[in-house]
Amino acid sequence: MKILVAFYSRSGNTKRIAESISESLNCDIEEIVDTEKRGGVIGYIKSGYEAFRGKSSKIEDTKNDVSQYDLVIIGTPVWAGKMAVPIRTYITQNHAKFNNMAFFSTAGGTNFDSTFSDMKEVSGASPIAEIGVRAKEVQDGSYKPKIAEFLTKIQQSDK
Ligand SMILES: Cc1cc2nc3c(=O)[nH]c(=O)nc-3n(C[C@H](O)[C@H](O)[C@H](O)COP(=O)(O)O)c2cc1C
Repeated sequence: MKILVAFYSRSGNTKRIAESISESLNCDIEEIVDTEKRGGVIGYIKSGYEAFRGKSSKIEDTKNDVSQYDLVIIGTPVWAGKMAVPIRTYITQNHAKFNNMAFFSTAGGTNFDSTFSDMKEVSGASPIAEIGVRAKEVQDGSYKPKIAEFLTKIQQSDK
C-alpha cells in the first residue's frame, strides 16, 4: 500500500507525530506550509478566529499528488475545536483526489470529535482510522502506544 503522511504544524507537536508515523510506515511525508504569518499572540488569535469561521488560506505548492497514494494520513492541530486553516485548504484543494484517508490530531485538551467531524465533512471521506493525541503526551513521549494502535488499524485495513 502506497502511503503519504501530510500534516501542518504551527509549534511542532503534530510534526513530531507525523514523523513518528512516517518513520514507522517508511512512507512519504509532506509538510503543508502556510503563507500566512501565525506566530505570537496575534497569530494565535487570528488562527483561532479563522479556524472557527471555517476560513481557508493560501498554502505553498505541495510536492506529492495525493491521487498516487492508496492512503493519505492527514495530521492537524485542533484550532478552536476545528482543523487548522492550512489543513482545511489542503483537503479542500484535493478532496476529489483522495483514495483512502486516515486522520490524526494533537490538542491541548481531550476533545477531538468536532475536529474529526469537520475533516470528514470537508473531505467527504470515512477515515479508516483516527487518533487524537494530547500535546502533553507528545511532549512526554507517552503517545507511543496510541500511535501503535493507530498503525495496527491501518495495517489491518490492508488485508
Ligand atoms: C489558534 C489555536 C487554537 C487552539 N484551539 C484549541 C482548542 O480548541 N482545543 C484544544 O484542545 N487545543 C487547542 N489549541 C492547542 C493546540 O491544538 C495544541 O497545542 C497542538 O498540539 C498544537 O499543535 P502544533 O504544535 O502541531 O501546532 C489551539 C492552539 C492554537 C494555536
